[in-house]
Amino acid sequence: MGETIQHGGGAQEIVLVTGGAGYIGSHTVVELLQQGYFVVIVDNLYNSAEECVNRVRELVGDRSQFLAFHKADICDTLQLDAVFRKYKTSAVVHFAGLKAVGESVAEPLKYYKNNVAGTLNLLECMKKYDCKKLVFSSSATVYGQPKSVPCMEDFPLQAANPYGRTKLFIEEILNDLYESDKTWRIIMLRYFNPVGAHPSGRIGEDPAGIPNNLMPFVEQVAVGRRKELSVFGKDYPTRDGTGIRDYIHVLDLAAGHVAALRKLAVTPDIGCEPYNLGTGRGTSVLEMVAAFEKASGKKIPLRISDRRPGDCAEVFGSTKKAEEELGWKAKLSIEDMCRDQWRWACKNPWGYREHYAAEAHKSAPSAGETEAGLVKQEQESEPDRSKGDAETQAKEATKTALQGRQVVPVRSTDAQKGEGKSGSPSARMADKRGSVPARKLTKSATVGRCDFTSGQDSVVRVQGKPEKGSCIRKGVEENVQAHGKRQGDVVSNMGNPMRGTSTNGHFRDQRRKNGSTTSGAGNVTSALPRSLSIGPGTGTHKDRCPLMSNRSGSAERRPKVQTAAGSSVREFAHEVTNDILFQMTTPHSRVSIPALIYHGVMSGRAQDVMMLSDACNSGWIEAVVGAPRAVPPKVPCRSTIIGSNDLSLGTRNGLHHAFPLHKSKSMEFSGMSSPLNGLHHAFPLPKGKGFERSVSARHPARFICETMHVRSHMVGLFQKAIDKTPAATSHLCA
Ligand SMILES: O=c1ccn([C@@H]2O[C@H](COP(=O)(O)OP(=O)(O)O[C@H]3O[C@H](CO)[C@H](O)[C@H](O)[C@H]3O)[C@@H](O)[C@H]2O)c(=O)[nH]1
Repeated sequence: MGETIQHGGGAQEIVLVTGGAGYIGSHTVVELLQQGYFVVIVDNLYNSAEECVNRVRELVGDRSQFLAFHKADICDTLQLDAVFRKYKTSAVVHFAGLKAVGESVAEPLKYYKNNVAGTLNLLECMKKYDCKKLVFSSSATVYGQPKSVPCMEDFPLQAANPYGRTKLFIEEILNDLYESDKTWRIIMLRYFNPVGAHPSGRIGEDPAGIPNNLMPFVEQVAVGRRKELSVFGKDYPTRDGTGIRDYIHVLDLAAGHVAALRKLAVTPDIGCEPYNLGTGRGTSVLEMVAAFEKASGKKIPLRISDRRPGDCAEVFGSTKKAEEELGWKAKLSIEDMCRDQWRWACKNPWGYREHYAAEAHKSAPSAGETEAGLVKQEQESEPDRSKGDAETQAKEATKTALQGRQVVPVRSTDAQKGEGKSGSPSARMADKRGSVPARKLTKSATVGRCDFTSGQDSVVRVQGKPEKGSCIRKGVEENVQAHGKRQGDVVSNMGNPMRGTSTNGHFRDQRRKNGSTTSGAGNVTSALPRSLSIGPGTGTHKDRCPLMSNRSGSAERRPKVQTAAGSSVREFAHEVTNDILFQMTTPHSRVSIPALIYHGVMSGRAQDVMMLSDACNSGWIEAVVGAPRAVPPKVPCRSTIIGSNDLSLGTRNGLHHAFPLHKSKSMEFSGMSSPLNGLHHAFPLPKGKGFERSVSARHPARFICETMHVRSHMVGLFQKAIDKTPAATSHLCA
């Protein structure tokens, strides 16, 4: 049972790392590999990216042969069991879990299920396979509001929120487990505030949505993604009035895990022991900001806000126990943390999404010119916030970071406009993973480029003239301000129609992966033209494809017309919509989703383009109309709904309450009907008009909707928007 890895004449110790593609996990994996362990990562990529694993491989060079990655969920017993069956695991480092405090308050069950139930699954597997050494990723959050500092491991424990309670409960469970079976060896590491990144700048923290923690937020202000930092309280009884925390470099944390594993290996009777991993020093918010400004050469605009509920004035830990018993001590300084975090930020201002965008655009023939222009524009428009070498360095670093991709972060001035109201729709729009503010182009923009599995490339290029002072983001924001929550203006991200094979709840992971995997695309993209121009004056698209304006009738009744490319109209429509949808549903979709939103919202024709799906993940619904739940129910809606995945009108986004689908005859819908998304209330999709029976074994309705209906429809909508509002094309952003 299990595979023993041989290396250098001896068996290598196999360590399973849950959540190894995450922030602390990935740094720990690098350290473990460098220290000679064989590492098996188990990660469901819910809040991480496979690209991170790729970069870990790259960082460890030859040692990457001792790394295995399994996309698996610790909540899935079968998946977990399969991994344990495959590898003779001697110890587990358990990071996997959800960690957003606010989200845990809103969705406690999700946290208890993922963190607590997931851990129970893991422990049962470990027990079954007789793997009884565990390093658990706990948190200083278990000290709650400590009565004094530094926090000692034997302080009374308490938790202020469900996230904290999951950590606390797991610690209790582990204690009980050990009491029941003294052959377990367990170390619980209570981290203080992890900061920094790998010195290479290749891996670092990539928080989804609005960062909860101080330094990721500071970092995003520095790269122009956010306007300013809100300092939560300046009236604490501390040296400068701001909160004090124990910031620790993520590399030191990683080293702490290796020290813990070594301790477990040599201490059979260690029991179940907690250790603080901190520096033992407290640093205030303002001190951290100052250190980051120094490291980055960037001025961080501040706004003093109220205290954040639940925050303490001062928390830092005693490191004595870890020093004495683990032989571990944090070595890196606040300066090191800020320097490394800034390097990561410069190289990856949009986190791992950069990789996918760059992948998609790297070989585009026109990209170089556009990109150069945009980078130049970026630099010219950057306000002179600071002076001297640091600024030059920062600009250079940003420039380097921008090379190889066509889509660049919105200028800080634009970002500021959008961020004036932190909770505003536009701010949320920019905050959500995968939805990135777009920017104006100069002459033409390549809307997107696809490297399909077939190996073919296709480019959709939209041409237009520049219009000063415009950008999609601004346009959307203004429109929302001017018109409020107009039903017809709902335009949202598509889910992932190209996948065709995945199941509920995996949209984000899939989207993030889709820069390289386009499952389901191959069958209809084999005849893709190498380049396709859509735009006013080109005429080619409409000429070739007359069904674009024909929205009635089923796909079968549409005339078969040969396109210039020699394929049937239907095929051609599929090709084109594949192209468009692909761009809309992959990480570099920021190019075309804003374009469509722009067309819809700015041209006043949004009623014709209502794309609903995956809204809670994408944030576009919120971005345009505000929180879905705020949408008044049963608003008459003439729009076409184009959805393509199971969450299209999901219970999570509440949209199935908002739109009386079954009563609106003019609506067309595509997507799976499932209890999860509430669509089964609305209409039985497989029997609905215009839906064909499946040719896809796995997702019948979806397949049909996407290939026969939505895609051709999309082409029509896209073309119509362009035809009717030629001026709008000038704003298509790249
Ligand atoms: O935008 C921000 C974010 C944070 N802060 C301040 O910065 C300090 C650090 O805040 P973080 O949110 O980065 O970290 P916390 O110490 O509040 O909490 C973190 O560390 C804890 C352990 O100490 C727990 O693990 C918790 O889950 C984790 O988020 C606090 O004074 C906070 O008020 C701001 O002023 N503005």
